[in-house]
Amino acid sequence: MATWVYPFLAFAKAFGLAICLVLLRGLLWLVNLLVFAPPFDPLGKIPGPAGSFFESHFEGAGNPQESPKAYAAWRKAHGNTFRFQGFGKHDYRLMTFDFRAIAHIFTSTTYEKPWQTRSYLSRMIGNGIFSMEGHEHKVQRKVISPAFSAQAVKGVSPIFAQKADQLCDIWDSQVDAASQSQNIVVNVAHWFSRTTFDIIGLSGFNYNFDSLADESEPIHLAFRRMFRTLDKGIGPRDIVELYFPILRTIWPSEDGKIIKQSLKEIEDVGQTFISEKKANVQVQQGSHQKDILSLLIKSNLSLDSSARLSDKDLLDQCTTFLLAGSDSSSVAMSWALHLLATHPDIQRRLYAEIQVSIKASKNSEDYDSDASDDSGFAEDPKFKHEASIHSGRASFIEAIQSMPYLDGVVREALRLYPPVHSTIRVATQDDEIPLSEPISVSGEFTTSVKIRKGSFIHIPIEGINGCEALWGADAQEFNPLRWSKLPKAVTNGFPGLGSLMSFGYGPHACLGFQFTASEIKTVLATVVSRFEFSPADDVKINKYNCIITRPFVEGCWKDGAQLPLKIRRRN
Ligand code: HEM
Repeated sequence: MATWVYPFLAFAKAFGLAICLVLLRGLLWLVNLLVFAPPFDPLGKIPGPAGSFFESHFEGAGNPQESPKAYAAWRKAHGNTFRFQGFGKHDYRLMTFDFRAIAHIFTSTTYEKPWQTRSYLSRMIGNGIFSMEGHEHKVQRKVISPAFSAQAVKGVSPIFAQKADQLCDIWDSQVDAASQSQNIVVNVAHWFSRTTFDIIGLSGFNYNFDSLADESEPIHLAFRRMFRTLDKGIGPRDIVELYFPILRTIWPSEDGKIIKQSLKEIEDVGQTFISEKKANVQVQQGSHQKDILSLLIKSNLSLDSSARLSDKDLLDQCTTFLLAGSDSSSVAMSWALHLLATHPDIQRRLYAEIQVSIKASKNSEDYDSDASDDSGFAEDPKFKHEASIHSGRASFIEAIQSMPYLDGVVREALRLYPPVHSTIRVATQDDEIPLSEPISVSGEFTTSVKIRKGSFIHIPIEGINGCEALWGADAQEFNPLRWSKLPKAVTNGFPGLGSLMSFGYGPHACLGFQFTASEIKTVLATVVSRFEFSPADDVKINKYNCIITRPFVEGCWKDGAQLPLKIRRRN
């Protein structure tokens, strides 16, 4: 053999050996995962639904069309805390409806959002606070929180009403155009998506996208294109990409290209906002500005320079607010209107409450005619939308926040149709979770569950919101009056914001809670004051969950999220 061949042979041998070692390591990992580790998993000992070796219970745990039935069956058979199978018997996961356990999981530093969830989210909305854990999360939360205070929300609330009025004017003109009929059908999911996008544009960045008026508004279209890719659900390719993110660069999928391009368009506009706001805040000219980004920049500048967020961090927060903030609110409004349309008696009662409030506000206008809007937005030339609100309207907007029946309607809608169906945490070390109700482990009762590092825990947000043991036998019914006297089981240490699981709990609980509550109330009160809503003929609405639980028309899956409702102008 020629001598020059030897180095090649040696290289081929070394390469072959390296491949064998990698394969062997993979094989050992797999055998350990499937055979050796499961018997030592303490979750294997606690009761839960039966399943074959590779059977998965994800469908029952995460599909909102299936989960109410599955949760009821699992709780009946195993109690409030049980295990279920993720990808198979080797992947036991914990699900709990036990308040003590939930409070522990949400507040202990042992539990984090799994890196898989954070990586999946950050691909869509950047590395904002949603994807952060530990010290970085704490720092970001400290800087962001002042921008969501009650006072900050009050400052931006006139915008909610302006955009709701604009939406109603558009529907009004559509009713006028359809001269033959008093009823028209509108896809409220489509219109609320535009409304909340414009609201977050103005309240978040003092910028009017005006996607309500301009259906071709490029940033809203980029945002919709990106979220449309989500409707396809998480497929095998998404899972492979999570573990091998390099694939996204060397062999990007069509959806991957859409997401990347859309995010770039959104980030470009976000970067412009940051540069403008920073310049404003730094020269003190913009110190009166009340948009979230200006408050965030002010809060950031008030910190020691070593503790401040970088411009890239600020940009990631912009995409987070724009995408996460507007989408969840619009979905919540759509579900609330779906419930009102399917419960005409409740809609009538809500309308009556609104009428009383409007009358009272009109009376106040008589002696309050000089009152003006003090939101601070009118003074900025870039604020393109009409900002002034007449005094009667201003006092109505204020009254909206304290209407008890409206409050019950909104809470009840968020209870029955929480936009976030469930959330997952992973144990970063071995732990023992305390329970308020004992469970049987190997025939003995215990008041805690042992959990090993790496185990996943599912918090069934929708399940807890609709649990009969907490809310009573009518838990699945839409009953706004229940909020005037909550059952003891709910008032006793419920681990959620506003006695709901819908906004999470603990250090990761929703920062936009007050913002979105005020926004949903204002938009609902406005549209119900001007239109009557009823279900569209021959349409069945289904739920689909991928990050957010959206409405779909049965049989029209390909058309994306839709909620068609009949609207009729009120006299
Ligand atoms: C109906 C509307 C909304 C719902 C149902 C909702 C729900 C939630 C939930 C469940 C979480 C916690 C997730 C977890 O722990 O796994 C969360 C976090 C968060 N939400 Fe909301 N949200 C809504 C609206 C908003 C709005 C309008 C904003 C901002 C404009 C916002 C900003 C945030 C932020 C920044 C976090 C992350 C907090 C952290 O990790 O520290 N949300 N939201």
